[in-house]
Amino acid sequence: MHDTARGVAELARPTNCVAAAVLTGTGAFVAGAAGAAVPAAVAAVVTAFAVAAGNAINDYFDREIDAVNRPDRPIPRGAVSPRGALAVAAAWFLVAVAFAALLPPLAVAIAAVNLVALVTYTTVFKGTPGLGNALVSYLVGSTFLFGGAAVGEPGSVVVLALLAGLSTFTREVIKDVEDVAGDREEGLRTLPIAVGERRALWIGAAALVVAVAASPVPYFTGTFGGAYLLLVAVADAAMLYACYEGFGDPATAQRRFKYGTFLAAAAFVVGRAALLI
Ligand SMILES: CC(C)=CCC/C(C)=C/CC/C(C)=C/CC/C(C)=C/COC[C@H](O)COP(=O)(O)O
Ligand SMILES: CC(C)=CCC/C(C)=C/CC/C(C)=C/CC/C(C)=C/COP(=O)(O)OP(=O)(O)O
Ligand SMILES: [Mg+2]
Repeated sequence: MHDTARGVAELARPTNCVAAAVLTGTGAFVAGAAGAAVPAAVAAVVTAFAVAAGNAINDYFDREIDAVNRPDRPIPRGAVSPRGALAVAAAWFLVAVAFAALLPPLAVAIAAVNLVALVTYTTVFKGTPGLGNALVSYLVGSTFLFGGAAVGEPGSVVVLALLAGLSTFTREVIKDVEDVAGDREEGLRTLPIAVGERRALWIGAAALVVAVAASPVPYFTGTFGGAYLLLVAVADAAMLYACYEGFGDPATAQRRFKYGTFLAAAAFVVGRAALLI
């Protein structure tokens, strides 16, 4: 029983849920007006349960690949049955839908698109070179728009959505290079399998260079204070170095890249707070 409970928690990938919810909250915080705390909290809850459901359904459909790439995942190791994972995913989706219904129309629309994307990602998009990466990148970027839409001001966080989406694309490519063995065995045509690992990594690097070059924009548009530039410069350097590492050690690189994105998210919060103090 203990491993089942642990397995269900692992299916959600709680770090992703919290990180994505923080991004939604950041989007609301940056875009927010007075009294935005309640819709921001509701949107963060929607995001957390949507990501949990998306992760669980991804593991359900990935169970054969994960038996090769990640045998320690809950389903391949036997901690949660495939049907159990599907049931948990459905329950988490229902919670996300129930809370999303409390939000303004544009936020509901974003949630509806994202929930459909999460259900179809693994079976429809993941095996198409670059398309699955682009969809996950959109989903991550959309958390800022979702938070902004929850408080009625999505326009002010479009740049943040683009920065998050572009850098996520880079990390997704590095993760696909790491997973080439299992994905090839499963007949998946991911970007590295379709165009070669090095060319895929260069495509990912190009996306990151655009994101890094654009990362000072929120300062120049007056969205963030000066402290943002210092913090985002460190985050940019961390992501650029992790991208370089991806050419030699994608497994380490993709983990380090994730910490760089967390630092960037922190730069958004500090940058906005610095302006408001
Ligand atoms: C250049 C610049 C300033 C970029 C902004 C970077 C930024 C704030 C990126 C956001 C990335 C982030 C913290 C996403 C939340 C976590 C999440 C849901 C990521 C997507 O997960 C998909 C991934 O394939 C899951 O794999 P794993 O992490 O190994 O479980
Ligand atoms: C704002 C709302 C309503 C939702 C946001 C939803 C978000 C932010 C989703 C983030 C991306 C995500 C968690 C997608 C779910 C599918 C998933 C885990 C993709 C990555 O899986 P794989 O490509 O199989 O890689 P792994 O090896 O990590 O499983
Ligand atoms: Mg997977």
